[in-house]
Amino acid sequence: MRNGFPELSIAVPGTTATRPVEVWRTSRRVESGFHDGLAYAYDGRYLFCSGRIRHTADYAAATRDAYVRAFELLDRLGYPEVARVWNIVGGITGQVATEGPADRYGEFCQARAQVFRQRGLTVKDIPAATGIGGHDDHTTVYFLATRSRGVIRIENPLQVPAYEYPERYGPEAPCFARATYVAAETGGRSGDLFISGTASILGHLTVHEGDVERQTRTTLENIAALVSGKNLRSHGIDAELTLRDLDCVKVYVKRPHEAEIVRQICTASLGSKSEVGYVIADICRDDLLVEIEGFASISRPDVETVN
Ligand SMILES: C=C(O[C@@H]1C=C(C(=O)O)C=C[C@H]1O)C(=O)O
Repeated sequence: MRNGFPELSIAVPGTTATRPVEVWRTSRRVESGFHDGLAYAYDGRYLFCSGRIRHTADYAAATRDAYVRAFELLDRLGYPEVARVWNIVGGITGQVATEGPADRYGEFCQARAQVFRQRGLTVKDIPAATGIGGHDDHTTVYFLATRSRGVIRIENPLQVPAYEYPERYGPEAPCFARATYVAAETGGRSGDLFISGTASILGHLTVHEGDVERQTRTTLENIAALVSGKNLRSHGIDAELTLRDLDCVKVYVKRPHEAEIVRQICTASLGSKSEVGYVIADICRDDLLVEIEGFASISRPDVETVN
């Protein structure tokens, strides 16, 4: 906590010498504190919360425990809807020496799914998320929950919902939505769109193995389809976005020497005013070389005026 704001360092280095920093700002009054090992801050609309899970012998139990504590905090402070979660899992694709899932990510997915199930969350309640590799030996989780009752989960027409991935990717499918929309409190037609970490996956298959350029293009096409008017409208959101409308974009590149080509492709597709950060991280599947997430603020007049 620094000056009343939770601060968290994450083992995901930048692609340049400058250390990337992610800041969630609000113009409202912020209250903050600690709860059972979690640091939090809230502003009446969103609650930010973060915690760390050590990679102890019983990692699954430690993960479940962290998620359970987080849900207790949401209940206590009255922010029932988890809109967006980031899970930075140290050594994400590393093998683990336990029974059950073969890798750390598989173990993580299983523990997360168990807590979601216990809490009675269905696929209509799960958050947008990122599950990415960290260069250290713990899992860092941070998330945004909201009081808004107008949260809509969005899926991608080009991808199988992650929660329906076949078992070959792990005994328990990853529980996240491809995006979430949080309607503004004013009851108007404006809101925030949180886009999950997206990769070069079509259906449930990784495509363009070994080819970072094509993986980057497919990832961007996936996001373009996700935020298209056709897809948003099919989820009850009357808006139409393109890649140029994205902001707070984070690009995770697996191999440092490929960061420049990924940057060139992204720069050509994203808006010139969009904030874009590039970091080095392992992706949840060994054959994925890049992953992209983002945010969009949707603001639309409540009533169209015709002059
Ligand atoms: C890249 C994918 O999944 C990644 C893993 C996630 C998770 O487990 O929370 C969420 C989004 C991505 O960071 C994918 O399945 O498409």
